[in-house]
Amino acid sequence: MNPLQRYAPLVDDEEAFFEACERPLPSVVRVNTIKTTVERAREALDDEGVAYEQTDWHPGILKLEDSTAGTNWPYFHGWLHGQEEVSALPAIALDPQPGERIWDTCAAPGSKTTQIAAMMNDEGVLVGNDNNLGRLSALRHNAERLGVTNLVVTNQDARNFSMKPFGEQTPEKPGAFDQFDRVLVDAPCSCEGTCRKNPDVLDEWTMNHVHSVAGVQKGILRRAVQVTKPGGTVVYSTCTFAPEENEAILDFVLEREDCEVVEWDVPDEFETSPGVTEWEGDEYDPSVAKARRVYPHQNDTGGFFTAKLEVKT
Ligand SMILES: C[S@@+](CC[C@H](N)C(=O)[O-])C[C@H]1O[C@@H](n2cnc3c(N)ncnc32)[C@H](O)[C@@H]1O
Repeated sequence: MNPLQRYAPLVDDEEAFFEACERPLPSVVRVNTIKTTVERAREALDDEGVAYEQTDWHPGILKLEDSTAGTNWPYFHGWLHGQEEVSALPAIALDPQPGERIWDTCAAPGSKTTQIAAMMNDEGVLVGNDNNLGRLSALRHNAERLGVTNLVVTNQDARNFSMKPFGEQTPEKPGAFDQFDRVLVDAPCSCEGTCRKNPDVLDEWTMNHVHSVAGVQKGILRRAVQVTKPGGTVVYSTCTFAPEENEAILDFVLEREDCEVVEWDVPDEFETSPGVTEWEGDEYDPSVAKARRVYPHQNDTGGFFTAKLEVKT
């Protein structure tokens, strides 16, 4: 059975949902504002004869008419980065500021890390972590190509992330710190929402995998909350529709850590649905409705889930 059938009761238009999941994904690039401006990048694409359309919700995200994201000189110069449109949402929810200390728990290959660095104006400390050493080299390569200089790369299991490398703040070590201002958990998941790019995910899908990856997601999100300062922000995102990996993870962490789910400003032009509060006999904390779900037919993107949490103590 197609695992996406599970989600038919959650979507407003079943036919449009399944039809969109079958279509290939548009090719999209994000303008890297560390190296250029949106205007200059657009001019460069015009000069190269690359046809594109600006998305109506984000000036720096351009839809290309064919799939040549990596074959033009603005891309080679690091002015552009190929990034799925919907995957720009977590950094927008995180709202990183220049000068802050930010941890990207599951960073490789770095689409969101480099977007966060650009939003920080490449100022402050951005820790990009991943437990997969091979994928970290892709993160380093992307950071270098895009001109990111405020990135520290770590290779830890985020569930047990140690703050020891950053030290304890003393008058002699003013740059040391033991908490972050903001943390992104772009969690490993069953990736159902990427089926337009990689239809194999649906053939490989098993309920066992959903349950096992949910255990990892819970551990990473708990650690993220623990190392964020009071009043700080944690964003949790996945590219899956499964409530077991989305709202259920929030519900689990809300019961165990001092934090709450908060609203965030999704651009009006970008259609989203609220988080679900009931699924297959389970009920979740009502505040998980503040999370945003994205189904492929809503904006012609992949599927996605993004929630913003505020840490209390
Ligand atoms: C969805 S991908 C991240 C994509 C990345 N944020 C981006 O935008 O390019 C999830 C990542 O989590 C990493 N991962 C899986 N388990 C982890 C763990 N326990 N600790 C840290 N990273 C983990 C995987 O290696 C993978 O790179």
